[in-house]
Amino acid sequence: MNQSKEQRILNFVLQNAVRGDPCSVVDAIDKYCSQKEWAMNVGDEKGKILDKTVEEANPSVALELGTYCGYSAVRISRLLKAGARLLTVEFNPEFAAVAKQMIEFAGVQDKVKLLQGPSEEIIPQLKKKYEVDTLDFVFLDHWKDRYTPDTKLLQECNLLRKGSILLADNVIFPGAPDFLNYVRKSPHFQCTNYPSHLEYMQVEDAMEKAVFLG
Ligand SMILES: Cc1ncnc2c1ncn2[C@@H]1O[C@H](/C=C/CNC(=O)c2cc(-c3ccc(F)cc3)cc(O)c2O)[C@@H](O)[C@H]1O
Ligand SMILES: [Mg+2]
Repeated sequence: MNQSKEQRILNFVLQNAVRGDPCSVVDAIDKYCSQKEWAMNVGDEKGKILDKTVEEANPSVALELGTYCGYSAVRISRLLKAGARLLTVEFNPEFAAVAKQMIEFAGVQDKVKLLQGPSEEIIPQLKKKYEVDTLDFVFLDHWKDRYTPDTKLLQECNLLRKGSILLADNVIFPGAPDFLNYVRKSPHFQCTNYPSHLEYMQVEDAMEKAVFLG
């Protein structure tokens, strides 16, 4: 049975990155996906916006929706302070298996908890099952039509507090128009747009930061 693209990306990392060095894992994925096979990692240009937002949030508890191969889970967790943790949600078992190995090879498994299942099921479990009080940072990078329902669900589950920072990928391409509409119109969010480019391409894209106002 021939390999999937995600398994080829993982193999390239295992052969070209340094075990326990998250930056080398991020660089290896970017090298493979810009030179060999495109893949929907947030990439290095938008990754720098992600880095700055994570540093601004300096989260104790962070959530990621849409792990995929684990690129942004490794990228985020490398910036977390001692004792801080990232919960990342992925419902595709093949992608979750690749991401688990990616996270372990990068040496960030003590900071990252991969939760396998659909976000709409996992989010309501975060408080009781995963001992979350509130989330300091949320990275949205899963199916684009899930950004709005999941943002509303986070609010309903009282998982956001005054100052919680949401960052959404792809608000221009593939686009998340209903999400932009929702957060920009809501009195509960202060929004900032960060123009950028689609990973590994010259296509316009952007990220949207939405700070919860309580
Ligand atoms: C409700 C639920 N629960 C749990 N996991 C969930 C979930 N919904 C999705 N997932 C998971 O998350 C990832 C999906 C990511 C979706 N991302 C994109 O579609 C995407 C696409 C492009 C793109 C750009 C130009 C093109 F020509 C084609 C595609 C770029 C991107 O950056 C993207 O993020 C994937 O791993 C999926 O299993
Ligand atoms: Mg994306």
